[in-house]
Amino acid sequence: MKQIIIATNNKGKAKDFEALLNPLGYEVLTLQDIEEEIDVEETGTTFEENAILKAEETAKILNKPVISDDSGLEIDALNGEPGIYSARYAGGEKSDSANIDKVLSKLEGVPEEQRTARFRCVLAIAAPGEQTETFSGSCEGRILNGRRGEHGFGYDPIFYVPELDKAMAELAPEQKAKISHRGNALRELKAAMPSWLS
Ligand SMILES: O=c1[nH]c(=O)c2ncn([C@@H]3O[C@H](COP(=O)(O)OP(=O)(O)OP(=O)(O)O)[C@@H](O)[C@H]3O)c2[nH]1
Ligand SMILES: [Mg+2]
Repeated sequence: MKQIIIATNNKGKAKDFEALLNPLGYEVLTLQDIEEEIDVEETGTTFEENAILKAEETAKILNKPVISDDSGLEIDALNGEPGIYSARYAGGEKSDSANIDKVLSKLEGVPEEQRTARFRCVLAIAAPGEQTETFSGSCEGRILNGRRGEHGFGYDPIFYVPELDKAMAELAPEQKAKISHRGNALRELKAAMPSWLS
């Protein structure tokens, strides 16, 4: 099986990428599978900048081609928060549960029609000696009043997908792959760089 390195330490993202890439015949390796500890500082101000930072630094250290993912949730009623700060929205150690609690409490009393939101994902491909390329995808939805479902990670239990009438965390990985920001970004990548994912 061909291997592909995803420059992430997030196990939830790794599962999403497996659902997307295993059917194409790729085994997914992440930074968790590599001996060296790589944790690139995300000093950018946009998803693009952070994705490029993570991909280029990791490709340089490993001297291999990699794909990175910078992603997050934008909530309209919170002026686009948590955005690029999604992973650590509640501060301190990364905690999906504390992040969800913070969103729910900030949106208390906000009616359904004003709870619109989207996930965004930017993928960067970097390889030694090659120009880095980026691809983006999004997924529109609404923030629920409470948690639903057991799949996924991050904010998936409070993200409602109207066209499926389900929370993202109620979708099996293969279903999420079909409609997610990550899936949409990967399909862009595949269309533009077919030799990378054939
Ligand atoms: O419910 C969710 N479903 C998703 O599909 C999803 N994609 C992103 N997110 C949120 O956005 C942060 C990314 O931040 P991020 O790109 O910096 O990644 P990260 O720090 O978790 O790992 P790494 O890839 O940087 O190592 C994540 O932690 C999550 O909070 C998601 N939440
Ligand atoms: Mg990160």
